[in-house]
Order: sequence, then structure tokens, then C-alpha cells
Amino acid sequence: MTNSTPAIQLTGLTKRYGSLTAVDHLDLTVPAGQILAFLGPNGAGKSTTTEMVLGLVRPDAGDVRVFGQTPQTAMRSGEVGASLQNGTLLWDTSVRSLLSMMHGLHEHPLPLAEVIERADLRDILRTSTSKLSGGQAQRVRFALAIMPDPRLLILDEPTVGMDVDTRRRFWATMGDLTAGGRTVVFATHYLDEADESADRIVVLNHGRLAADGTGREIKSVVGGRHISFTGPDSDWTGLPGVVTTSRAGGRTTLNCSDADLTLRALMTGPHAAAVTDVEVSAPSLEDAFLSLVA
Ligand SMILES: Nc1ncnc2c1ncn2[C@@H]1O[C@H](COP(=O)(O)OP(=O)(O)OP(=O)(O)O)[C@@H](O)[C@H]1O
Repeated sequence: MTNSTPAIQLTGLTKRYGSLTAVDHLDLTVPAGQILAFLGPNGAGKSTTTEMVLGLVRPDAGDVRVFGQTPQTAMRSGEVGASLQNGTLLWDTSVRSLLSMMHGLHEHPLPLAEVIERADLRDILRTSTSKLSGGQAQRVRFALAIMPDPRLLILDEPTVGMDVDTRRRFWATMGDLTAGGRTVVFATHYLDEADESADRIVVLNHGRLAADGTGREIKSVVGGRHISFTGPDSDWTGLPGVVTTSRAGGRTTLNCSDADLTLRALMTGPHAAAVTDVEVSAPSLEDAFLSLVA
């Protein structure tokens, strides 16, 4: 294995459940050190893909390499840590006992105190695993994922159930953890956290790649910016750079291919004096996501 060996390489990866193709000839290379977010609507194939990367689900066709090895070999060597959606925690034991027990199973684990600190577990060490809230259980799963000191972290919807403050602290911790060059792949439905925390966003739809790029690149698929303003109900389609127009509550919104050109024409045109409260906005990742998976 060399430094340029990808953390994950998927080639023609396919998984079928009966007549349903959950993952459909997926090709994807994740370089070491990258933070990648998987987005996609319910049933897009995100969990199935991560389960195949972890060697938990056998592909029907195609290949998975993790640091150039089979998923099973990579898992055994402690190079991969995972936190799965609804992953079962050993029932009815204290969080501290669970952590201690699991800590003993790894070859080169992070110090237990560091795991507790990073996963923010100090206040719930005595709590029974059967009494954890959804967000607390997610923090324990995260602790178990980072415990082996893995080079690759796979997190399936890691912040589900966390309150806003806990989510913020979680991503701050992830920033520290990845500063050392770890690779992180996480699936999420929170578009804002994908946009803020990932170097790269991969959108899956029907098991296929619908988009792959930075948040900025993905937003560009929905085209240019919007200009909205209060003004007369005229026909604005003749302005240069306008693609579509809409009007609601006395405000007009122009969807533009070249907002600079449109804005200049708007502010120098015959209605300029009647146009007020002008706003220019970029499309959000949510706009892009909705147009990609429509
Ligand atoms: N064990 C299984 N048996 C049959 N169908 C399955 C199984 N696991 C997943 N599927 C189906 O495969 C498709 C992909 O599911 P998957 O869980 O990978 O999607 P997802 O993108 O993770 O969705 P979500 O956002 O809801 O978690 C879905 O249609 C799902 O019903």
C-alpha cells in the first residue's frame, strides 16, 4: 500500500434485493484524508453502500477495496471505525463498562480518557445503555467508532437525535479528529452539515450517482442566482439574463443565468425608480438537492 492508495475504491458496485436494485453499478474513489458526505433521499442506497464498504453486506457485482484491501481485512486490522444507524449497543450495562470491555478488544486503541472526552460522555458514564436517549446513544456509537484509532471513519447519520448544541460540538470534535489526516465518510439528511463539514458531497439517487463535487459545485447545478425585489407587476422576462420569473406577496423573483447583467438592466431600466428592497441570493444546497433527486 502506498500513500496514494485510496481509502475507498468502489468499482461497479451493485446490490439487489429481489427486483429492487439498491446500489446500481456505483464507481467511487475516496482519497485518503477526504471528508465525504453521502446525501440522498430515503432508500437511495446510502446505508447499503456503507454496509458493503464495511463488509457487512455482500455485493452482487463489483468490487470494494478499503486501503487496497478487502473490507474484512481492513476491518480486522483496526483501520476502520464505524457507527451505524440504529447499531445495537450491548444492552443493560453501564456506558463505562461497555467502553472498557470494547477497549480491551482493540490492538492500538485511543486512550479511554480521550475517547470519553471526544465523544462527550463524561456525564453519562454511569448510565445504563438501556436508558440512553437517542442522541446519547449516538455519542456512545461514535465513541466505539473512534476507539480503534481508525484511519477511516464511516458514520451513518451520526447526528440523528442530537440537539443543536450537541451537533455543533460533535462537528468541532470531528474537525480535531480529521486534522490528523483521517478519512471520514458520513451519510446525512442534514444538508447544512454536509455543506459545512464535508470536502466533497456525493448525492445518490436510486442507487446511482446523481452528483459528485464540492457543495459549491453541486449548488451550481441549479443554475444562477435569484434576484427578488418589491416593484410593479410587469413582464420581466425581457430583461437580459432572466430565465424564469415568479411573483408572490408583492415581490417578484427573477431566476437568472447572469445575475450581474440582469441587475444592471433592472436598475437602469424604465421601472428602476419603482424597484425597492432588492435581494440577490445564491441557490442553497437544498435547492440543488431537490432538483437532482426530483
Ligand atoms: N435487507 C434488505 N432487504 C430488502 N430490501 C432492502 C434491505 N436493505 C435495504 N433495502 C432496500 O434497499 C433500498 C436502499 O436502502 P438503503 O437503506 O441503502 O437507503 P438509504 O439511502 O440509506 O435510506 P435512508 O435515508 O432511509 O436511510 C431501499 O429501497 C430499501 O428498502
